[in-house]
This record gives sequence, C-alpha cells and structure tokens, in this order.
Amino acid sequence: MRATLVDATGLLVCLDFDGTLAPIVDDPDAAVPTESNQRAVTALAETPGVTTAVVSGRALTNVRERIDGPTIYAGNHGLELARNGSVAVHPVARKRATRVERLCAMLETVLASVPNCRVENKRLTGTVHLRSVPAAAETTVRRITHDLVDRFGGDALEISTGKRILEIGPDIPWGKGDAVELIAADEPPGTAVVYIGDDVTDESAFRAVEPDGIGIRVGDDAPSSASYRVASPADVASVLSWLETIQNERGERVR
Ligand SMILES: O=P(O)(O)OC[C@H]1O[C@H](O[C@H]2O[C@H](CO)[C@@H](O)[C@H](O)[C@H]2O)[C@H](O)[C@@H](O)[C@@H]1O
Repeated sequence: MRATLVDATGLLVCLDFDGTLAPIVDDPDAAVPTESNQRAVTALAETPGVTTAVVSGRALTNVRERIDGPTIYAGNHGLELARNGSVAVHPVARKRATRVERLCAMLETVLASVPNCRVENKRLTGTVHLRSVPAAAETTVRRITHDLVDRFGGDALEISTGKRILEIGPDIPWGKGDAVELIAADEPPGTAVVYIGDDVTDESAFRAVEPDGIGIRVGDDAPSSASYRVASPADVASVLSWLETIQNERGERVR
C-alpha cells in the first residue's frame, strides 16, 4: 500500500459517511462523525496534493451538514455530485424523483402504525429504516415496501439493501463506483485513489478503485472487493492521519 502512495503524483481520498466516518446509531438524524475522524478529514483536506470527497447514500444536503472539510460531496449513492461550485444530478434520477417522493409519502402513511419505522425521503432515493422496528413487524414492513414499489414503481424504481435498511431508487446502472470514477477522472494522471467504506453500496466503489488504487472496508461483517480492512469507524482516523503523513513526506521529497 505504501509503495502505491509513495509512487503516486497525488492522492484522492473518497470516504463513505455512515459506518465509516460516523458510527452506526439507531436514529439516522443522530449520526455524527467521531471527533477524531472529523479532525483527520479536515487535516487531510488541507494537505497539499490531496483531494478529499465524501460519497454517501444520504441526500447531498444532509451529508454536507454532517462533515466539514472535503472539497467534493456525492449524495444519494452518487446520483448527485457537488464539485467545482456546481451540483450535477443524474438526469434519469431527476426525472424519477417525483415518483420516489410519492412512494415515500405513501410508505410513511401505510407504515405509520409500525413502531419506530422511519421513512427517509431523500428526493432521488428513499430509505425505509428497519433498525428499530420490532422483530415481529419486520417481515410486514418488508412485504409492504416491496408491494408498493412493485405497484407504483414499475420498471422505473428498484429496491436495494444496506445496513438494516431498504433503499428505493431509480432502476439504473449507476452507483458510488460511477461517481468515484467521475471524480477520479478530474485528477492529474498518476494520482492514487483510496476509497474507505463499510456497506454493500461501497463495493462498486472498491471495484472502481482496485487494483491500481486502494479499497479499505470498515468492519469484517461481509466479504469485500476491498484489499484492506479496518475494524470500525474508530480506526479510520489513524488511516487518514497515516495518509496525510505519507503525502507530506512525498511532498517534501518532490519540493
Ligand atoms: O453511504 P452511507 O453514507 O453509509 O449512507 C448509507 C445509509 O446511511 C444511513 O443509514 C445507516 O446509518 C444510520 C445511522 O447510523 C442507521 O440507523 C441505519 O440503520 C444505517 O443503514 C442513512 O440514514 C441512509 O439514508 C443511507 O442510505
């Protein structure tokens, strides 16, 4: 890993948010980065020769409020991308947003009586949260969600999964990996790309960066295309600080 970074001309570090910078918590509104992750992201973002990006399943506006520092933010699993002062939205996702929002509203109504069943309307995608739903109600929530998406989403929408969530989004071949490729294409040739994430939607990003770049999966709960692992969000800050040190050493050598 060190050789890849030392031989590179620059460094692009892409980071997932929930489960990577912020520990997983029951209430999605309560998720915040650990203090050491926030500090390490800020320091890395200020390091010459480093570009930092956060690539999240959250809505762009939501994730931007939660972590300071990065120059680039991608929300809704890469369907919206803020960089160079403007926001690009996937055109098909934009067209299907009304349908997603209607479905979220319907699910909110239909699932209102299920204790702690939260529906997160993220405009381009929607999330049904199962984490705090009583075990006895989970099958019903899954069934209702699938039925409504089949009925009102047709071929336009699909359901994917994440950590104790059902994600409703446009049925298009676009994910975090595509967003990371777009971001990386703007970097100078020879830039090393690092991606750190913890969940199933991060796998396309690991595949996008490996084998030339470096994928780091947080947690050991599932197989991964990433070549490296750290145990938890608490370990991410030390990786980021190490990347900063390597980049500073490399910078001193080329100056
Ligand atoms: O790509 P990410 O930045 O990791 O976003 C993925 C989803 O993260 C959030 O849900 C997850 O974190 C919650 C807070 O810790 C947790 O309660 C939930 O069970 C997790 O799945 C977020 O709320 C979703 O919108 C994101 O898609």
